[in-house]
Amino acid sequence: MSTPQLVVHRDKELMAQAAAARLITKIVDAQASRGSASVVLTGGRNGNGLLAALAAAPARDAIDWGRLDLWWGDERFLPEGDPERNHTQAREALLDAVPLDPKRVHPMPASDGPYGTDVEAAAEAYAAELARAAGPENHSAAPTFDVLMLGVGPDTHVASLFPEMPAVRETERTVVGVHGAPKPPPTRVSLTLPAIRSAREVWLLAAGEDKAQAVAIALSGAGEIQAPAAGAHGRSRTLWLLDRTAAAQLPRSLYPPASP
Ligand SMILES: O=C1O[C@H](COP(=O)(O)O)[C@@H](O)[C@H](O)[C@H]1O
Repeated sequence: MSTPQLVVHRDKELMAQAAAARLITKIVDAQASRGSASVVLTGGRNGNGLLAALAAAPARDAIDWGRLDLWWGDERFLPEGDPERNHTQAREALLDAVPLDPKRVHPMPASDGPYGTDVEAAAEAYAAELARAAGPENHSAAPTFDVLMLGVGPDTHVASLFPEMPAVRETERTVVGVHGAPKPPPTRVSLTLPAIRSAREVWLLAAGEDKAQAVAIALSGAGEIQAPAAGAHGRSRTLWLLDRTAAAQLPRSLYPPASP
């Protein structure tokens, strides 16, 4: 398990731009060394802010978009094209503007898709898609994603793993259906903590005053059932990308030395 590293930026705009630059470099490096890259996207304000910053970055053309696999950490279980779906928001922020290979884009199923409103079947289907992509050499039910991004909710939720709910307690499956989420919509599909931990790097994004308490709790030794963000780790790196307001309640001992 990698120890969390923290980077604090002046504000959310700079955080989004710096994270986008960091992601471009990661993808380009992974494509250079392994031929392709795989990234797990997050929904929410900070995740979409990063995608919009990436769309505006001239260096985005350094990415070979046709050799990039995109997955999602969670999805709001709504009809295809619903403006609240994380997939729809990612398309608007970036995906529709770049030449991705559609076969390498892996949105989670919609509630009017092949599984209808059966969220458990939708979760099982996504788990099967992950397992196929993992291949036998991975010895895992999920691929070793290069970067997996997670927005941190004000209640410390990541993906659709909310405090104390059954999904955050899952230890076997890689994907689960979520019922009764405290944040609308109540029905969701989510990667589990074991799937999240199969990534090489996990990046947690939090900007804004409303995230300050969650960041402080998750980084101060809370358990993952009470604070799901505390259980999100990458195999080789766990990176918290924050802005000053989100870092404001961190104990001084955790605050990185060279921060503004
Ligand atoms: O509903 C969700 O919320 C979280 C956090 O969103 P934010 O707007 O508070 O940053 C997000 O990471 C997750 O993907 C999404 O489904």
